[in-house]
Amino acid sequence: MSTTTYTDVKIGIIGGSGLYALDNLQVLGEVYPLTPWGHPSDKITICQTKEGTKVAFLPRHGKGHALTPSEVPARANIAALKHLGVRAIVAFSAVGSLREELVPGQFVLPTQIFDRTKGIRPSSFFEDGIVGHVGFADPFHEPLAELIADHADALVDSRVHRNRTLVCMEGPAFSTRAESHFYRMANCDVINMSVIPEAKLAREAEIAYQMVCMVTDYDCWRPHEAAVDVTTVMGTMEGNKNNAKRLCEAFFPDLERAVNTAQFRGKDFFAGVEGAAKIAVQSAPEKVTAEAAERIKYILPQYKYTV
Ligand SMILES: CSC[C@H]1O[C@H](OP(=O)(O)O)[C@H](O)[C@@H]1O
Ligand SMILES: Nc1ncnc2[nH]cnc12
Repeated sequence: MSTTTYTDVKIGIIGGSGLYALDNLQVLGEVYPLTPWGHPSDKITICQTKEGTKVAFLPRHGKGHALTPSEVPARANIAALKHLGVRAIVAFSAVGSLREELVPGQFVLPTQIFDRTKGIRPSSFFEDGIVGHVGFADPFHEPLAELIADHADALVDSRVHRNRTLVCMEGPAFSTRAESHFYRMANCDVINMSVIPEAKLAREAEIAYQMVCMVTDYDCWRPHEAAVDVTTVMGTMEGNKNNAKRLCEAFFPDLERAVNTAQFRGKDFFAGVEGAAKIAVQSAPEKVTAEAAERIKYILPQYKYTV
């Protein structure tokens, strides 16, 4: 494991089911930090693109897929990435399709989330001595989605869909047919078990976050068709995995430019993200405990929430 301390890795990639490494990049080292919320899912690999951009890669469920979606230490994952300097995260996820036209093998950049997790996942940095409520009406970062979509032609035999709703269920068992039909009625388009609380925590940590959903199956709403199982998901992920790596290689130069200049298409790339946690905290400074302030300093050292 590397003993180097990294503080300047500005791009984070979270890999989901079937995407456990970005083995097309040069590896500089590995880190496994102990954050105030524990260790991340696994070692974080610090990689370098051929243009010299540093990227932190973290497999959400750990290498070998040891953590269920409910067990993923999302707070430690996001905190560890932020502490490395990460300002933008592209998170990959295997998803089920709730729409005929979202075909397995294709990618979706959702704009909305419907949260159907059961409240058993720790989902905020602002608790236990500090109260904060970030805005989450638009849970993904639109300029980042646009930047990724610009490189859709890097995908082989596939395409990217935009402006869809992702429903996040608790799992680990897949949905019943009744639930799958219900999500379709509720205008949801794709389903996974991973985006919550990851997306909320990224917002609290003031990181631009976009999930790239890789369609693997049709869940279980189609009549007379076999319901989703892990073999189907992992089978489709074989092709999706290569497309995910090609997509990353294609967007890295633009993303590095956007992060370094804070500009994309003539606008502030971080609008709506940086400053989100500054205005979120409701606790009076004298009520914020020293322990809470110390914890938050790990991810947001620029703010002083206590006296
Ligand atoms: C293996 S199917 C269910 C599993 O797949 C997705 O994982 P990830 O988002 O990490 O790719 C889904 O959220 C479930 O965790
Ligand atoms: N059908 C499905 N439901 C929930 N999570 C998934 N991940 C991949 N396919 C899924």
